[in-house]
Amino acid sequence: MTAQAPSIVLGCIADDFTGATDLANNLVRAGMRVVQTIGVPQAPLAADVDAVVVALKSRTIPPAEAVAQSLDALRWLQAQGARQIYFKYCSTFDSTPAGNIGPVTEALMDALQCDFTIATPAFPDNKRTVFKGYLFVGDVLLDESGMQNHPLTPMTDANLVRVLQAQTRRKVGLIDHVAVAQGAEAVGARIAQLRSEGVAIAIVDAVSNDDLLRLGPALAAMPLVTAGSGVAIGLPANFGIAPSSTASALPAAGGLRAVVSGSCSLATNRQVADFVAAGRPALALDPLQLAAGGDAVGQALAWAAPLLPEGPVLIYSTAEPSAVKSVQGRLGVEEAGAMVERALAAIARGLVERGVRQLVVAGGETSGACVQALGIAQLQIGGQIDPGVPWCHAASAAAGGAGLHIALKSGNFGSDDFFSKAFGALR
Ligand SMILES: Nc1ncnc2c1ncn2[C@@H]1O[C@H](COP(=O)(O)OP(=O)(O)O)[C@@H](O)[C@H]1O
Ligand SMILES: O=C(O)[C@@H](O)C(=O)COP(=O)(O)O
Repeated sequence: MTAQAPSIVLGCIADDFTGATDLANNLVRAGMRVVQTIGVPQAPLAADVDAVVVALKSRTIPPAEAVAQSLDALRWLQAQGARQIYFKYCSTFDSTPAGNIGPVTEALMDALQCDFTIATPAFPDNKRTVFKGYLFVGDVLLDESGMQNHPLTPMTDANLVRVLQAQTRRKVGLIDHVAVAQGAEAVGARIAQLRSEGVAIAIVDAVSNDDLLRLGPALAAMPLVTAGSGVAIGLPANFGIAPSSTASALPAAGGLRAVVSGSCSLATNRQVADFVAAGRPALALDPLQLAAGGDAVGQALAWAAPLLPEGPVLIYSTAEPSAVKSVQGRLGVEEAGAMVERALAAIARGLVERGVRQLVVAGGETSGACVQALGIAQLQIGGQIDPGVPWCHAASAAAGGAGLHIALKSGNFGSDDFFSKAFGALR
């Protein structure tokens, strides 16, 4: 008798690495056994799990490349038996005017021959709510939340129907809170009505986890779901899976501790300020100095080496919007971003080569660059530090193939004391 290859029920494609761990965290908390891969694996899945999250770094690349990578991920997930596909993007709907949420959604719909899907970044646990199609971050609209100043994806319109319609040829509509509050049957009726009007993608209102749990059953037969991580809490039940805490155990932690931060989001700025105010060792990287040449990476590692045995150190390029704008004006938006990412990735690698085995990385693009530089292929998902941010465990080429604990913190997630408290959560 031949052993049956493991088969998954849910196949997920995430457009950045922090977003991927955020989604995996919600699925694990809802009871699924989950593996996160970095990029599309070359080989079939070996682990016996319910879901795989394929982490891409496709949020800000040209749309055609994002589509090609997402379709590649889709084919691999289908080959592993995935019965439903989940395209995960940011809870603040981060995208450029050209995409990539619209183009990737369209391409996945075409490939899956799917004529209707939903789109909602709602994540109430992190105060992202959608009402009448408008996205709120906490108590304010998206375009007043600080996201209007994002270095790569400034979000200047909170009306998600409008934002998505500008990125897709398919007609975009709205499943509003009146339908969602009544439950799956009313959502189903609303979908039928929208379909008859030629709508192919519907933004969905959700202001609480109860809304998302009510929405879940209405999505059971949808080949493709597109969303932030919030919708994930309502899907495992469709496959007969119930919440459990056993899916999140990680090996014991050891080694030196460090934080690398390239996020310029409001929450990260507060977290850096909090770490510095607590008198902990922190080193700021100056992008203009990086651009001028010299060995800023070597200098940062030399600064960190004697401090690491005492406790966590922080190396950051995190800056206020005015400083970021001024750097971008001098270097160009993409050039500045890529240069800082390269430097922080080299620093992360150097830290791990020097014995760091507990590493926090802040920022989605930054995490992508760091995880790639660390030679990590796959992440095991552990317990949650704050909503959307779990500790993970991974074998790293930079650690000579040994395991390390790593947390990929989304820019706007986490409490102000996150950089200190994260390490306490591992003990
Ligand atoms: N001081 C800075 N000036 C200009 N760009 C910066 C600076 N610091 C970081 N960046 C770039 O800004 C981008 C931040 O994106 P990301 O890492 O995804 O953070 P977030 O998760 O907050 O969106 C990265 O490309 C990073 O290299
Ligand atoms: O959904 C979210 O907000 C996060 O999972 C996410 O994708 C954040 O991206 P970054 O802010 O770029 O870290």
